[in-house]
Amino acid sequence: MSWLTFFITSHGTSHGVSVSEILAVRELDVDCGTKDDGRWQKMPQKSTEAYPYAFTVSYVERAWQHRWRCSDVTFHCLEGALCQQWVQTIREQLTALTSRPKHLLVYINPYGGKQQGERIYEQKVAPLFTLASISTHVIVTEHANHARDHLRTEAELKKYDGVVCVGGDGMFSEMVHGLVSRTQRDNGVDQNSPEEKLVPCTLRIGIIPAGSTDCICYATVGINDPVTSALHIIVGDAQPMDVCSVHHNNTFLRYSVSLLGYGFYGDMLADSERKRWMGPARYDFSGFKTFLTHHYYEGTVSFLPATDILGTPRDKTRCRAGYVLLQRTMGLYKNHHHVLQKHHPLFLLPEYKGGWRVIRGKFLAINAASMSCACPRSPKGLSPAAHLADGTTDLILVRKCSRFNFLRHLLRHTSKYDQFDMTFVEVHRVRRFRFTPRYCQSDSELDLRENGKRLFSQICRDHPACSCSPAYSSWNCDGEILPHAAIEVGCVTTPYNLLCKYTVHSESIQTPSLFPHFFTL
Ligand SMILES: CCCCCCCCCCCCC/C=C/[C@@H](O)[C@H](COP(=O)(O)O)NC(=O)CCCCC
Ligand SMILES: Nc1ncnc2c1ncn2[C@@H]1O[C@H](COP(=O)(O)OP(=O)(O)O)[C@@H](O)[C@H]1O
Ligand SMILES: [Ca+2]
Repeated sequence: MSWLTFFITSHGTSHGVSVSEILAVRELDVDCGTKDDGRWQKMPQKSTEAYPYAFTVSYVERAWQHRWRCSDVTFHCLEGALCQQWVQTIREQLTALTSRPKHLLVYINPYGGKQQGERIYEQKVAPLFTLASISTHVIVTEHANHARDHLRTEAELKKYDGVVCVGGDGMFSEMVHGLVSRTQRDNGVDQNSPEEKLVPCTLRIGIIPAGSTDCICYATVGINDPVTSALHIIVGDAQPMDVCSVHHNNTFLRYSVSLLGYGFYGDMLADSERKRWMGPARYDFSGFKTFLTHHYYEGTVSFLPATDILGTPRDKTRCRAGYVLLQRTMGLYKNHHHVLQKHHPLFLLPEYKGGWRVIRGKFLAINAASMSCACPRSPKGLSPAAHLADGTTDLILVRKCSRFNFLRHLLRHTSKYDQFDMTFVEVHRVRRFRFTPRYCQSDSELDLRENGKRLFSQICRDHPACSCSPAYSSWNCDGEILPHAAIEVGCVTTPYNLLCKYTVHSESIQTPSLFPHFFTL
């Protein structure tokens, strides 16, 4: 029934409104206009006389570049009973849409991006939730990891149909960690074991973009626009996504859903954290500075290629918002058949025929993109053909090259040219990988890094290869710094169902998609 479409005549024109995209319906007092939203609309005299009864439907209208907007259309009737019947029927249809959230727990990071999270929520999102009769409990975080810890220990999750993150990738990552950790603890799963299968989490996470990069939102929804995201949440969209788990010496470190980057993106992030006062512009400053330092890192990358899939990172196809509305489109994955039938482990069991491959070298960057990582700076992203929920990550190795060539590679992320079509760049679609730096990281060095310090002089003295390049970078894990250089990452999938979006395996889960971007699309 959610696809039932109403064609009604309004002022002589015909409108088709899919029930699944109706946000609200309200009756109008035609004589006086509507008081519902505080604004009075004077109806044209002619139609008022001819049709004394009317109701207004608020619905989703597709705008430019993946944006969604809320529009109103008013329908006029001759009879009051008929008008009420329409309103009642539409309300019943809306109530029957079980994938729509009714109660949401919202966390706002007032500190992320341009520090506009609270304003964005109050002005752009809350009025839409109210219109759609969604009740909310809003928590403005007071410190880093507030949302993670609240979700992990205190939140009464049974009361909610979903949680909403107002912030950037770091805030989203906090919430994924809170929800996933709680689910594993409740089910007795040991996160430290890379081989342990994660138990799916039943709650979805919606993202309202209010951060600096908003890559998770952009890559899933197609745009970083708070109104679009709010509307996806309201209509109950869901998008599974891969979640990689990162371990070090059999100790769980973190989950990652977008970028795991060593070298360029790790160094850039570490430098930019010290310049948070600059807002999102810190990434431009630190990016430029990191580009000039041109550090490379020696080590060994081992990976297990995803041999059971047909797609490759060099495909010209894109997997992102607007293309996959899994939950609402019914026919699970109907619109995503290229992934489903060809790549999805539900339909094709993984087989690791090729075995592990090992590559040693000097790298300017080692990036693992579990999704395209598209963002406003790079609308096609780090790995444009990466899939959102196929249980793989695209491993991009950028070997030591000249500054000029590295700049060409970076600039290609912002143009139509292929960033992988360069002799010093290779890309592999993998299920698992490991990185081991050439020089062993001592515990004391790790402790210092964990406390945010970096002794360059000592690192350089201990590093026989050169006098200016440090031996280790750190990992950029969805915008959070991981000081451990040696890591083990996994992307193995297990079947999941419509409501439980994670899969996991030793190293990767498919996360909740959430509302709207929810894992948005
Ligand atoms: C000289 C022109 C260079 C252009 C390079 C463009 C390459 C862009 C690739 C972008 C990849 C973005 C991956 C996303 C990472 C985010 O998770 C992370 C944290 O986001 P947030 O919490 O919202 O701040 N952001 C970053 O690590 C910054 C990446 C900035 C890239 C310039
Ligand atoms: N109230 C708060 N005060 C300080 N830091 C916070 C607060 N709430 C969340 N954080 C942290 O802020 C960091 C950045 O958040 P995020 O929303 O990703 O913004 P940005 O995109 O600008 O990095 C995250 O690491 C998160 O843990
Ligand atoms: Ca993927």
